[in-house]
Amino acid sequence: MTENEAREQLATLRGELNQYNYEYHVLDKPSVPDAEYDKKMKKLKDIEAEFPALITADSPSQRVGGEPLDAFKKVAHRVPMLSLGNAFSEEDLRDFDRRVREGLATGSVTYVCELKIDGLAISLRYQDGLFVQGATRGDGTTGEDITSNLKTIKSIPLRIPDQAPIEVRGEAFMPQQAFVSLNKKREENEEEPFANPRNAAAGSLRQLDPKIAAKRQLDIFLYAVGEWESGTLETHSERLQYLEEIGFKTNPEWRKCNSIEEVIQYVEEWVEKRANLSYDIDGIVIKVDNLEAQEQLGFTAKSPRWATAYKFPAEEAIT
Ligand SMILES: NC(=O)c1cnc(N)c2cc(Br)sc12
Repeated sequence: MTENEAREQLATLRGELNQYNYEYHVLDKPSVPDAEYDKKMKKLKDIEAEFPALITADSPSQRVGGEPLDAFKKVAHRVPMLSLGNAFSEEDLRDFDRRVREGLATGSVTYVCELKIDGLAISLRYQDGLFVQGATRGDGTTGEDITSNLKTIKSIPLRIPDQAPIEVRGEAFMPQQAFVSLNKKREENEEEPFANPRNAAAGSLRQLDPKIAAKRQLDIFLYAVGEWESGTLETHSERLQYLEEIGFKTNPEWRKCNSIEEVIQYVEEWVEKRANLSYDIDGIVIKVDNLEAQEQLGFTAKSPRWATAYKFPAEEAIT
């Protein structure tokens, strides 16, 4: 095979394998059997072994990086990663709504409600369409560079169609089934089990060896945009739709609510339904949908005035 033939075949295989990966891990709708995926992945790795100079950053063979790191580099979040004020009751939600309407001097507000994923907040940066850096939230202004660990999460695209620099934010988490089998293995190896999926996800992403993170079946939901020069959308719900369009995994349960009554209905619905989810949630995030209104409301010292997190009562420990 000539170098040009190898270049062409690799480009085709990367496109096919990244598409199969998107269908399986983001859409949960695989279009080919695993054997087909494995056959093409082997072909890609064989050609890359013969022509290592043709390996690209978005090749699916590059998800599980090289050697373990000695330490994680620090990453400055140019747009701080926010923390949310909490609401614990219907009255708190009504107080939040009153404050928002007073702040906007308007009678009605459109909100977006989203499930609050019980995981680890992270930030992903893309330049020229390529995934170039992933970081933890840290203290909101400085996080840790965990790019090599995040690359192992197959629902994170290595390339997106948007060529402009964009930073997207979301929650990395461990599905309940993955948590149960991980703890079973840890007990068999006489290792300390993780207390809950959030700790297991955090512990996995804090591993210096990406080969360990790669085995932990982590997943992710993206739900916000940080730095974005070309952003021209007017609402948060349009941003969620855009993230989905460019290949990110977003949580499908979000809903626009045209009043606090509808927000309260959504919260009550998920108090019941949360038990049926395959991942842990610890509440509902409620945001003002219009981005200009968010700007107008601004922030307190700690968190946005245009969002709150309704926290579910802590679950009784099952003894
Ligand atoms: N959809 C969201 O905005 C969302 C979901 N899950 C979470 N754990 C968090 C945390 C913040 Br801060 S926002 C958010």
